[in-house]
Amino acid sequence: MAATRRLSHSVAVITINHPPVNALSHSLRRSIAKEFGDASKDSSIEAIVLCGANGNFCAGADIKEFGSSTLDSVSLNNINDAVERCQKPVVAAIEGVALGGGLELALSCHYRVANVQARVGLPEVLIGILPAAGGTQRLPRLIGIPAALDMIVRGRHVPATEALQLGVVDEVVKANTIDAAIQLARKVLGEKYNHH
Ligand SMILES: CC(C)(COP(=O)(O)OP(=O)(O)OC[C@H]1O[C@@H](n2cnc3c(N)ncnc32)[C@H](O)[C@@H]1OP(=O)(O)O)[C@@H](O)C(=O)NCCC(=O)NCCSC(=O)C[C@@H](O)CCCCCCCCCCCCC(=O)O
Repeated sequence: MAATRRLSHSVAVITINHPPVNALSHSLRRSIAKEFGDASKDSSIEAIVLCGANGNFCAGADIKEFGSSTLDSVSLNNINDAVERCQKPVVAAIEGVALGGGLELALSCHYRVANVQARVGLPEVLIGILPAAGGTQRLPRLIGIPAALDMIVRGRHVPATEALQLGVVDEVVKANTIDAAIQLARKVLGEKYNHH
């Protein structure tokens, strides 16, 4: 399990990979933190796309590690804060599911592109906990308190088209989600340069 990084022109594509659903285990979080930190510092990289392998963005915290001592070291909150604060545009490319901590990671990105088949949600309530990596702050800021509360208290999986209407994601595509995220990042970069 690891996060890997490739370059598409000046956009770094960081792929989260922990089969089958890219649950955020301790070693995956450590790997994401390293790849993201390196990409943030690399002056040849202008923007970053985060995506998932195995047909999914990420199903959230690794439930199988709950109760172990690894939960706090390399915290998802720290990763999400670093993503949000990044000076380069960061775009999440969401395929399959972005659930729980997976959606919280995507919410920390500056933009989200989803495949039309994707689903997003904060299902923590269904396992008796609350979203604990910024989702209860970032989701209401993005879509307003009533819609965010509805997602948080029901824990339902929201289809991509509804997520677009709600404002959880910025764009929905039928195919080539990662390419679309790269294009969005490059468009944002173009706008940035045109304003200077
Ligand atoms: C993802 C799914 C929609 C996929 O469904 P599908 O039907 O395709 O497949 P399966 O359900 O058969 O799953 C396949 C396979 O994957 C395993 N799996 C799925 N999700 C996870 C996961 N999150 N972690 C680990 N493993 C997972 C599943 O078990 C199967 O494995 P198997 O070996 O049987 O093949 C569907 O699976 C689904 O809906 N999954 C649940 C998604 C979910 O609930 N996500 C939220 C997780 S909680 C979370 O993300 C919290 C965040 O807010 C982050 C917070 C960070 C701080 C953490 C501190 C929390 C402390 C709480 C501790 C309390 C307990 C304690 O320690 O006392």
